[in-house]
Amino acid sequence: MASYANQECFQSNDDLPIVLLHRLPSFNSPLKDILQPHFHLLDPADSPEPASSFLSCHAKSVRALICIYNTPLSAETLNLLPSLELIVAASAGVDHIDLEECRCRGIIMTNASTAFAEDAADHAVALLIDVCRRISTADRFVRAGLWPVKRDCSLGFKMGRKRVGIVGLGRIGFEVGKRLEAFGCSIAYNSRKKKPSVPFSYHANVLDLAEDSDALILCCSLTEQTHHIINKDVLEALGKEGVIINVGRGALIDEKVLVQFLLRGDIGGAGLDVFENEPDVPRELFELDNVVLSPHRAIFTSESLEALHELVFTNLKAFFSNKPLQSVFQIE
Ligand SMILES: O=CC(=O)O
Repeated sequence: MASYANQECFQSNDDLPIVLLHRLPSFNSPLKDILQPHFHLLDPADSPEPASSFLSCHAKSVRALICIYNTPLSAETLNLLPSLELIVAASAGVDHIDLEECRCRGIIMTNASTAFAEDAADHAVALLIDVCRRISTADRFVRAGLWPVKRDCSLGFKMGRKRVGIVGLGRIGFEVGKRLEAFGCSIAYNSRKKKPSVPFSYHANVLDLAEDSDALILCCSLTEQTHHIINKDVLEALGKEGVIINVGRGALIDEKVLVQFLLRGDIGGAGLDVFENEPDVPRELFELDNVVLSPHRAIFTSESLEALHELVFTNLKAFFSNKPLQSVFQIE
């Protein structure tokens, strides 16, 4: 259990470092209660003023901002905050933040993949096992009372010893690789650069990786370069028995193309936690037993949220005490 005891000698709310919360009104987070004793939190979502006048009014005093989950943070909003030096992203992915603007302004960013990596990796592996062994299908079969009547439900296939290709070998991808090695899978990966001290084999492009894999697991960030990185050619290369798992972002896959491949049986199955137009999920997928769906929750466990809160707190404390930050996200 994290301790947030206030060891500082701040005397009143006026002495506390000012931190701006950037959230949609619908995203409430217990973080607010945790941080309140230690920081002077400004929350435009709670103010009756329009956000832009609220931000203009506090513009000069805001050096740090917490971006809650995937609340979009545009260059326009950043321009209202000329003193901003630090963005603490309470998420692993940062595709909702204008990184180019942050890079130009030299704004430092931290993200939450250290807090989320293990749980996101567990979820990716769980989706793979479920697609291969049809666990959700079997669950539906039992609940529908079909066992005494039909006896058999659809046959799955073995997951152990398969060739798994990981797209994006950051913290989450690496945890996925470690777990699947224990199942006897052979692991290869694609990422921007070959990683020097990693025991998995490297493929410089996703097409080659797909050709050499029985399953692809997407763990990379969504950027201009990775948008629709999984397209018709990659799915063809993965082949009729191939399985695709996505715990990254929906738009890594050309979703319309994937749906066509699944409907025609041109790919073996899919385990999807993320979608192009969340919360809308293509309805055609609902009928398919070789598809397992979850509502963008790979990262969420009570432990990972606790780790996130601790990480956000530690980063803000470090920033205002001029100490090294944890989990700095390198903007390239
Ligand atoms: O998808 C969740 C995250 O990026 O934290």
